[in-house]
Amino acid sequence: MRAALTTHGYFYSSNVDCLPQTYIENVYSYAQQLHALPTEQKRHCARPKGTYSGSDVGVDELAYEAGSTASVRAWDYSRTRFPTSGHNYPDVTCSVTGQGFFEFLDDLYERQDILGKALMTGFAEMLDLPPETFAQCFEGHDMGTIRLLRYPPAETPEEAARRQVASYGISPHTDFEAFTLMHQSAAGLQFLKPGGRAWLDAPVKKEEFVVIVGDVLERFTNGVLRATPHRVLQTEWERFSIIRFNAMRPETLIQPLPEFISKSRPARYTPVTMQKHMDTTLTRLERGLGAWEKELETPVERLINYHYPSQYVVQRLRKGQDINIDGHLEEDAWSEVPWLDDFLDLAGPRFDGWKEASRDYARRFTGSSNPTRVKLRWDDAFLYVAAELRSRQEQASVNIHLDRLPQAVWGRTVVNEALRPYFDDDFEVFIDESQSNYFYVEFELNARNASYTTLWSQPQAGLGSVAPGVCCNTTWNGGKGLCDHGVEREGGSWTLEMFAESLRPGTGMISATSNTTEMWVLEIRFPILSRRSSQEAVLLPENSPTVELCHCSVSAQPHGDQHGGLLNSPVSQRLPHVQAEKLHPANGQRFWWATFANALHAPWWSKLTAADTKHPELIKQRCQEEIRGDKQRYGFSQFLLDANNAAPTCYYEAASQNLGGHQYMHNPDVFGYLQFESTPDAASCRNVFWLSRFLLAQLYQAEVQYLMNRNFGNGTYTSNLVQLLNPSVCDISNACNATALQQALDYVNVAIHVDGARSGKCVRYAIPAVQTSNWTGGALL
Ligand SMILES: O=C(O)CCC(=O)C(=O)O
Ligand SMILES: [Fe+2]
Repeated sequence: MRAALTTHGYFYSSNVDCLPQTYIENVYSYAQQLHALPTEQKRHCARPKGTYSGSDVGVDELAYEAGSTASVRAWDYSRTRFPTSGHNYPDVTCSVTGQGFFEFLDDLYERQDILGKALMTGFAEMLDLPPETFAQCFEGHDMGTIRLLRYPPAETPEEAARRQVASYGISPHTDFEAFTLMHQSAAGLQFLKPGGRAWLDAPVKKEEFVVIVGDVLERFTNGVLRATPHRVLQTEWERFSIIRFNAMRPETLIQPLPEFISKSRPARYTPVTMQKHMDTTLTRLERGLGAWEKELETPVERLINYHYPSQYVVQRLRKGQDINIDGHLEEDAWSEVPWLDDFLDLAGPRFDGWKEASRDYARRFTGSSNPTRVKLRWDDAFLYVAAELRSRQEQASVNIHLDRLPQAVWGRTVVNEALRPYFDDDFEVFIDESQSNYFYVEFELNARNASYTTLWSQPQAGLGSVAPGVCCNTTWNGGKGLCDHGVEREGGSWTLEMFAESLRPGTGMISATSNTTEMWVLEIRFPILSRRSSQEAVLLPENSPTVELCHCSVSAQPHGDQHGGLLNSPVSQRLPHVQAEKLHPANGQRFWWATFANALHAPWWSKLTAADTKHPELIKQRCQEEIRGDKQRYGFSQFLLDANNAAPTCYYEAASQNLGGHQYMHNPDVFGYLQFESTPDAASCRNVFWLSRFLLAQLYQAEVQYLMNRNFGNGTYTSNLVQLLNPSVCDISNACNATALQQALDYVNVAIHVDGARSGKCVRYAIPAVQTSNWTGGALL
């Protein structure tokens, strides 16, 4: 329970004898009877005096999140909270059991009590408290409530489309009581896991009950357990749920227990009775203030909770465990580890001129509507990656491994001739082991095992494309950016060892299988650090030609065939101080930056011909048609028409990273974290460097913007932070968020040293781990 609650915020209770499946079905059929009553009758039972609420009687569910609306309709039953009197309850007997309203719900209440009490004891034991701690305030007339909920279906296609983007079944909130038992007839319920940002779907389980923590347990444990934020989406389909809030008796004092108070962790909540806690929370709600006020969240916590990227704990394979790279994820090694599934639609926030550049917006086409899921394991030799991808219509036209790219390929926009797997729907992996923005590996695979790997010396676009200590002395690049376009032409000068000639073909390193037209599964094992001898021609020569960091004016020389593990980049393609060995998880390296993506394209994209590509305006038109069609079908389109691109792209990318300015994969600064662990179920720990990483990335963006803006720097950088915080300089379309930056600056000391004008000089951009120069000048804030 503890592991489930701290990692996921919920767990499922199964084998609950007192609430068997047939019984649950009875509850649903009685709920249906109640909800099917004529409006007139429901109006008679409406709140405040009755037990019914819903928009059909003009008593909407309270807005848990200020400003939101909810479509849920509820029959509520509580022995203490709203004792029903007179005739304000429905006089309906259950057609299966013959019981009336009170009789039926009392029976359900008693049965739920059995599970509830067991859990109260369980919670106490889990927290090393005397088993009776919670259960003793539960017996008798507690403040618990049963809710039989109905979420009406969408009546029209327009309504269905609208529901994809707007409003809720029930808006985000935490429950006020100790813990909640939930059962749902259909999907729609979602949770935020502790510290998480992505809403995760609660699977529908016929015989099991979801258990989540509420405010009261959070208060008792002084915040050690956190109430689980949850919400219900406004689904197209009709949905019923059976909810039971488990609470204490009204007079019970809810206060942090001494076991959870220490000098370093003083009591964070004032004592309050159960009754008072309910009253205050409800009053707040009635005033439209929203209940989901996270009292505990300090500004820095809020900042971290909102912007921290996805993170996955990669567990080492246990002794004797093996993974067969065959595209079937049947091994224990896979089933025993969780999925990484909080993906964001990178294209999304660019719609409508960034008006909705929020994570919620970026998530509207991920999650249950379009799941992308990844799992990872590691051992001394390999990083294992498994993924399940969905696409509307999976496309795979390319079927070769692409290395040693003929130089000419890069000059072309010809899609099908270029044979790049990423013109198909593909899975993409980006790993920056040195966590520096430089020399990161990219790997791509389509559903026909066509693959592509390359090592990028700089981010291909945007952020970090100026290396620390090395200045990019190009011209201004037509205002497009600084050295903004990297070195893809180098692809092939280095590839992963698994693609070395001597190891081919098919050495069980990758396998992609598609089992339906909509889903494909893949498995990859990446060598981490190759130890093969030089005779085998895969150990990388130490004297390979130096590659200039600035590729804007100097064209890079291909190195010839070089192959290696993720850490075997040639010495010339590493930061000077980075030692490959030290970055190996087996040698104690705990974090790497990484992101994974499911990249989807319009179905015709990979079939474009050379002739087509001579007419970007036609491609653009087709893409616009695609977007229009989607908008009619779904109310919005996930495809991005990137008008800035010479050949317009028509793609969608769900990626496991934070949002960045370019909404593109090539921004290591927004990559998520891989956390390597050797013990099973190790806790996920946030990386302490993240805040400075986040802040410096934003400052960098702001500096570039400042420099290029005629009304601001007009060719010069600034060491004045106030100038960088100007919203015209630090704006969302440029991955800069002035509010977040301002908040971060309250917690991190920053000095900016500027050499002066841009030409030949640089603004230095570094994170602590890779800072290579001394800072001088600038104001220390
Ligand atoms: O319907 C559901 O699954 C959730 C309902 C809920 O969160 C509530 O009533 O507090
Ligand atoms: Fe709830």
